[in-house]
Amino acid sequence: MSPAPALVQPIESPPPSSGSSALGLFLEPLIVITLLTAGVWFNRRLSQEGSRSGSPLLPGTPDSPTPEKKRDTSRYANNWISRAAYRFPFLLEVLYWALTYWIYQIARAISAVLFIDEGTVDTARKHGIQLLDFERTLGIQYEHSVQVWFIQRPLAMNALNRVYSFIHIPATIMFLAYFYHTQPFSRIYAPIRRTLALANLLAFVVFTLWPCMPPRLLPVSYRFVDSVHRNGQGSVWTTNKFCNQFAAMPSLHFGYSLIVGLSLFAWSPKDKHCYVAGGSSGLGLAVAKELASQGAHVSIVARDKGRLTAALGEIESCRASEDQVFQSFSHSLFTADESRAALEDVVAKHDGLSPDAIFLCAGKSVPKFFLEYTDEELYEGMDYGYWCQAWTARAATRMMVQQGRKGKIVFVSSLLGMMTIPGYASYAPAKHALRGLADMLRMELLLYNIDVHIFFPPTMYGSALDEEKKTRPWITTKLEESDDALTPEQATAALLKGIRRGQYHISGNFITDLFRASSREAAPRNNWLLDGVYDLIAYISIPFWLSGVDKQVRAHREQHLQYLADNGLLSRS
Ligand SMILES: NC(=O)C1=CN([C@@H]2O[C@H](COP(=O)(O)OP(=O)(O)OC[C@H]3O[C@@H](n4cnc5c(N)ncnc54)[C@H](OP(=O)(O)O)[C@@H]3O)[C@@H](O)[C@H]2O)C=CC1
Ligand SMILES: CCCCCCCCCCCCCCCC(=O)[C@@H](N)CO
Repeated sequence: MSPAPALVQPIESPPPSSGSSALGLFLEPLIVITLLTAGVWFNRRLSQEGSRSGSPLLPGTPDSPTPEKKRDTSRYANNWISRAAYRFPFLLEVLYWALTYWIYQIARAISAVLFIDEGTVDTARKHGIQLLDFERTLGIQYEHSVQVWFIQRPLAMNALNRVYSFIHIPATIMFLAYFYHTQPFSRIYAPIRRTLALANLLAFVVFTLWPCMPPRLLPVSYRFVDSVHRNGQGSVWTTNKFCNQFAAMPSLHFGYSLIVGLSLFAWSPKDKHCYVAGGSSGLGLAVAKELASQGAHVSIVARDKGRLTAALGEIESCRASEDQVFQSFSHSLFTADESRAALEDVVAKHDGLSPDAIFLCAGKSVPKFFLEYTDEELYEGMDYGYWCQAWTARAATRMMVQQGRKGKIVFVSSLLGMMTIPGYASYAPAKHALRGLADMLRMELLLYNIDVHIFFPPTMYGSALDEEKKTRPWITTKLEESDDALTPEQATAALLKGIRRGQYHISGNFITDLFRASSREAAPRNNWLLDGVYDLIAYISIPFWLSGVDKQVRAHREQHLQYLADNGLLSRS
């Protein structure tokens, strides 16, 4: 391409300075060290916490309530490193961050000193120009006009440049210290810091293999102005000779901001009031415990009082702070009146305010053949699979709308809400209906800012499954073998991850992903690329699976008719 003539005259400004001021040179590392020290102090272990956990040294992370097999660490009791690490656990995080960030910076510096010669500069320039051309082809080459806009508004530009240079590292440290303090370690904090570390690694690989010149260093004919460095707003991190200028793409300024921003805005149950309907067993109980360990106030409702009491004890053992309120109420959720009464009990201690999130886990299936069910049993399928969740969803929506409060409603359908196999005549239609309701509500409740999610778990281990096995037809068991079962805890992890990511249809494993992506109807995708891949795999593989299933069902005819005869179900014919 041929560079256009310069539109903007260089503005009169102080001569380009070579970098940051002498004050900055001293102030910036000081700020970083101060923040790190503050983070370590802020996250120190208070003495009574130590005695509560009972372990001599280096106990598990704060959110692992079950004291697992721990090694005896008492012989390190007088080792000063152990003592410091115990008193100030955030020191380990400082080390982790120093390792990822500074190893990255050092690797970058080494590459700057050792490998950057004329050849690299040429390559980097070539790549930079290629990228600009590519943007132009796509019609998204706005960088220059954005820069012109800012050059005409020096105040805004200087402010943003300072943010760019000074906020990146201090803000990341503050974010890490804050999240370490407030979020469960292994499920939220650790994955985030791992993501940051991986972003560093990825950036390193990309700029080593494909060095790219940032626009500001391109030849003048490209009209970009190096606005960061010309006015002395660079920071010590960006203006020394060890700074590899060709490591600008991919940008960690962007990557870190994105990761930090997404983490801050992701839904977190901490301090929220979560109502788990069906929270006394299986999935509901696992969800309730996980929410409790993440700092939520948890209310559970189910029918059986004995199981409720036992469940409340288990939830109690996951407590993360003393202010959390845990409560349980016995109600059956089959009717509108009962569901409303349950909700009123649940909110009583919370000033009558609607819960922040409602997890609808109540449900049950009794697998049998269509001909085998009594009329009542077929009717009940809808009560257990549909109404049990639908009535609570309506009571909650009414309350939220009347109070003008936002909230989340999470339905629990099943893999059998997206596909089905013989044996689920009472259950699969209800779980499909639930999906119809949720799909509709996702749209309608946009009117009130209420988020709707629906979970489609595969088979889950637990007492419910053991109970189903008692009536489950042989052919159903046979066909269900190709489904990998999850523990309720694994299913909970998948569900909460989906919610954090803002997914609407949430699935639990590969097979549920295939059916989710291929039966999406008008529901939003979770990931435009991956869902397409799942859809394609499903398009090819499901027909093969299906023809195998149909064959198995036909082959079962003889045995089945015998079964019907043996059970007196063929008496009329
Ligand atoms: N297990 C599996 O393989 C799968 C299950 N699912 C679905 O996941 C959800 C949870 O299943 P799972 O954890 O295995 O089941 P569980 O039987 O272990 O738990 C069900 C919970 O719902 C409660 N409940 C049931 N009926 C009512 C009612 N009428 N009123 C109030 N509470 C009720 C139960 O307590 P109580 O009986 O005391 O009332 C219990 O707390 C269900 O909706 C199920 O259909 C989806 C896919 C697979
Ligand atoms: C390439 C495609 C391969 C497809 C394999 C699919 C196998 C599906 C079997 C159905 C499993 C049903 C799980 C839900 C169980 C359930 O909801 C009840 N147990 C709850 O009460």
